[in-house]
Amino acid sequence: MASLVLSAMGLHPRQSLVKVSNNKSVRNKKEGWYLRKTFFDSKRDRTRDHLMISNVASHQSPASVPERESCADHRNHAAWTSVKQERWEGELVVEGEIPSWLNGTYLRNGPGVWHIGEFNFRHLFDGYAMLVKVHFEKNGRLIAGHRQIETEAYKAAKKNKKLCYREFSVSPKPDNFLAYVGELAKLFSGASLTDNANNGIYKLGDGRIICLTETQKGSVIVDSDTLDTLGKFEYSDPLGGFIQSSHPIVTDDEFLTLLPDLLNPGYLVVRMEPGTNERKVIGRVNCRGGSAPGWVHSFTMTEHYVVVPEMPLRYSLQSLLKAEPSALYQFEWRPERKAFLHVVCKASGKIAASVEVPLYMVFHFINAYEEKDKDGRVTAVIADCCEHNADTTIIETLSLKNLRSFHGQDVLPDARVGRFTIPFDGSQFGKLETVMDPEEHGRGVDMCSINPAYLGKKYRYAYAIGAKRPCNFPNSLTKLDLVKQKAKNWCEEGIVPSEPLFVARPGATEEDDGVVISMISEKNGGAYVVLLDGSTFEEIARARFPFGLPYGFHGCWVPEN
Ligand SMILES: CC1=C(/C=C/C(C)=C/C=C/C(C)=C/C=C/C=C(C)/C=C/C=O)C(C)(C)CCC1
Ligand SMILES: [Fe+2]
Repeated sequence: MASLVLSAMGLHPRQSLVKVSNNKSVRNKKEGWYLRKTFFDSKRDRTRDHLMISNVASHQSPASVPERESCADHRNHAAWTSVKQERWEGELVVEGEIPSWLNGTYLRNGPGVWHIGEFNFRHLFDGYAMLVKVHFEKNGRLIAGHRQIETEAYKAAKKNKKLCYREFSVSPKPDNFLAYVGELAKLFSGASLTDNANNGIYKLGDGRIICLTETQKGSVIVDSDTLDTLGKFEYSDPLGGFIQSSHPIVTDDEFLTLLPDLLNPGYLVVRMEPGTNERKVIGRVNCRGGSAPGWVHSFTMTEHYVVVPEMPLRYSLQSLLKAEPSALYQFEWRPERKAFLHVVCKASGKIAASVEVPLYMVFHFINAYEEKDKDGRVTAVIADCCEHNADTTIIETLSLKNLRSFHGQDVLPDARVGRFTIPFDGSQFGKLETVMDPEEHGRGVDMCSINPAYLGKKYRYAYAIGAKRPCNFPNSLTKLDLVKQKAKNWCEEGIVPSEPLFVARPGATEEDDGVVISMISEKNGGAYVVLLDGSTFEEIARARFPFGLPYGFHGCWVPEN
């Protein structure tokens, strides 16, 4: 009987449910039951709790959860360990105080599962997408959850117990020559590419929540409350192509993105209005550096211009066609083809400037703005980014083998806050400078956010992950003061924090008046959400999940109403 009741509630009979009333318990939103919540008093307690977490309630029967093997090894950091179950929802106990104005849902996207049965993925970027939500209720309660995104790639892997689509670093192995020819045909049509939307997450102007990866078919609409996968975001335009930037620039009024053109090397700058699925071309940039476009994981814009990066790390058609990835997976480093930045006018689509710049290696641009003379004429565009010293080593540093084998060595390659200056006087060259001494943020910097009200405008603050050395991955949160060229850092032993997301206080007049939200994975297998004050950068609250959560990439804020 008891097991029937539990099944009806979507819980597996083996999962422990207790109706308790002490303050060490967490209420199950659905049924008024309580999930036993262990509070960590000491390191020993934490380890013990970690070993118990298979009892955490999930709405999914364990039978339908993909097998967990070595990835779920307790010796691995939670950040690089597949999540324990496909979905979960519950209330979190808050330590500290959540500001009463913080009312809405924080969503985070990122890899959740890095294996199919015995088969292990190779790279951080491969993992099947998982959403994490933390809903901040008006009354100060936190309802949290996580859930795998039901993409074609994930569902096919679960059903067939093998890799069925081409992920970032791994491709399905054709069984025979005929299958190989079939695979090639599918590659040319884009059919073999994954739709594993594990990277960006945005609230569109019309309220839809979209998750994205670099493949256009990897654009997926989800429900911010249930975390249900609602379906593919089907672009209704005839623009075609397979690839897109993982990071469109999304505001209440528009969705701007770049579509690399692999056949006729260049980029389309496209814009989509809220309420539509139709991208319209604003302009096109032809590559100046040869036969393949540079990788555009992200880009940036000012109030009037889109900044199109042409990195020396270029898509490799050869690698895309091969089943075995090359050293840089689907990319190749081509310094002899140089590096460029192009500036496209949003209104006319015309190229306002196109300059050669020093070599650079950037995943994430931070922001950009226009420099004007006394008559209000634009003299230059300034574009800031997290720059990896023109070195691609970071890509291999992010392989799972490297991330999972940290023994105190200082192996995270140095990164800096890079500032490009693109002059509007017809010069051929732009500048790339370091904004602050990289020691300020431990020579690690990436996964940045700003106050969205300052998008495209002169700004002062950015939030990012930074490094406390020695480390093999950024292990601190950093607030960058780009004017004073100083950073404030927040760190705790053994943590891996995801992108710090800045949420402005409604009605704020100061740029840093708000909170910073980040999900933290711990080396002992735990996870918690942390809130820092945007101004002092001190912790104001945290709430622990009842089990570990893997590292995630990007977040977004969905205000209530
Ligand atoms: C999925 C396929 C592809 C590409 C996917 C890519 C390029 C995903 C990239 C994700 C990135 C760049 C995440 C960045 C994280 C950076 C971190 C954590 C930096 C830390 C630094 O310290 C294609 C190759 C396009 C095609 C096949 C399918
Ligand atoms: Fe990203």
